[in-house]
Order: sequence, then structure tokens, then C-alpha cells
Amino acid sequence: MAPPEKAFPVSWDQFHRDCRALTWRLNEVGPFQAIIAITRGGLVPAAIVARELGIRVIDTVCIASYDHTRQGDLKALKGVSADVAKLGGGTGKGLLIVDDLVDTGKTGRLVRSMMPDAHFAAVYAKPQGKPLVDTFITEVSQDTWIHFPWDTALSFQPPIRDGAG
Ligand SMILES: O=P(O)(O)OC[C@H]1O[C@H](OP(=O)(O)OP(=O)(O)O)[C@H](O)[C@@H]1O
Ligand code: HPA
Ligand SMILES: [Mg+2]
Repeated sequence: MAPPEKAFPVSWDQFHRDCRALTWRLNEVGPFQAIIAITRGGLVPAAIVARELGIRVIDTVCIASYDHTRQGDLKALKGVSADVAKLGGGTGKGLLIVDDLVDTGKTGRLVRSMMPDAHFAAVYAKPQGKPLVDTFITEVSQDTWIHFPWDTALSFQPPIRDGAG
């Protein structure tokens, strides 16, 4: 697959605002018994959403697929704990799954298959992944790469006219 052409850099401030906007929507849908963060990217929005919704039971589903921008095979490294699975009645009902973004939707599809009745929220969504999420805040085009603040640092950028993404 061709590498994404456009860059969508997100600052910490913007990310925090987008997570709060996501929480305003989720607050209309809940209540939720627990949050499940899809690691690692989902840990950051999960902490913010949990704080805003007052949720203290937080678990992880650990999945890896990308080596920087290259997508490899999905690896499910860890599922939810028995306690949290029980809270969701085995199907995820009343549980909130949080990730930073959905791109092709592969990760989302796998997690949804584990907890079909859970509510799945992502901060950002690309068109291919959008049908997988119940709630998201901002859509970007499929050929855009989102640069998260925990993956980036301030650096010089060449002018757009000279070919900057
Ligand atoms: O919709 P998809 O095409 O499956 O892509 C979305 C997933 O890819 C990224 O995670 P990644 O596997 O890079 O791991 P990380 O969260 O540890 O960075 C991102 O955090 C999502 O979980
Ligand atoms: O656009 C993206 N940005 C960061 N990580 C990702 N993992 C899949 N797509 C993306
Ligand atoms: Mg991830």
C-alpha cells in the first residue's frame, strides 16, 4: 500500500480538546461500567475520557499491527481480564472501548469480535475504519497520516510550496 501523502499533526492541546469533545458525546450514550483501552495509542484518550466520565475500572486489549506507517499482521497480545469480561456479561454490553484512531478498521474489527455489544469510540477516523466505530470526533481522508504528540517533536518544516506534506 502507498504511504499516506498528507500529514495531520496533532498537538497535546488539540488532542486534549478532541478527547473532551469525544467525552461530551459519550456522556449522552453511557453510563459505562468500565473502559477498555486498545494499546498503546488508546491509553492516552482512555485516561482523559475516564477522568471526565468518572470511570475507575480500566482494562486493556493489547494489539500491535503497525511498524511506523507499515501495516503488518495483527497480533492480539492480551485480552480483557476475567473481571471486566464478567462486567460486560461476556458480550461487552455496558463497556466502552477507546482507541486513538481507526484507519483500515482491522484493529477495530478484531476488538469488536471480542466484545460485539461494547460501545467503540475513537478520537479520529478514516473512511475505511469509520463504519467500525460508534462515536468519533474528527474524520481525515484515507491518504492522511495522523501524527500524535507522543510520536513527534518540534522540528523545522520545509515550506509547502517546496513539497512539504
Ligand atoms: O484501523 P487500523 O488500520 O487497524 O489502524 C488503527 C490502529 O493502528 C494504531 O495502532 P498500532 O497497531 O500502530 O499500535 P500502537 O497503538 O501501539 O501504536 C492505532 O493506535 C490503532 O489502534
Ligand atoms: O494515521 C495514523 N497515525 C498514527 N498511527 C496510525 N496507525 C494507523 N494509522 C495511523
Ligand atoms: Mg493502536
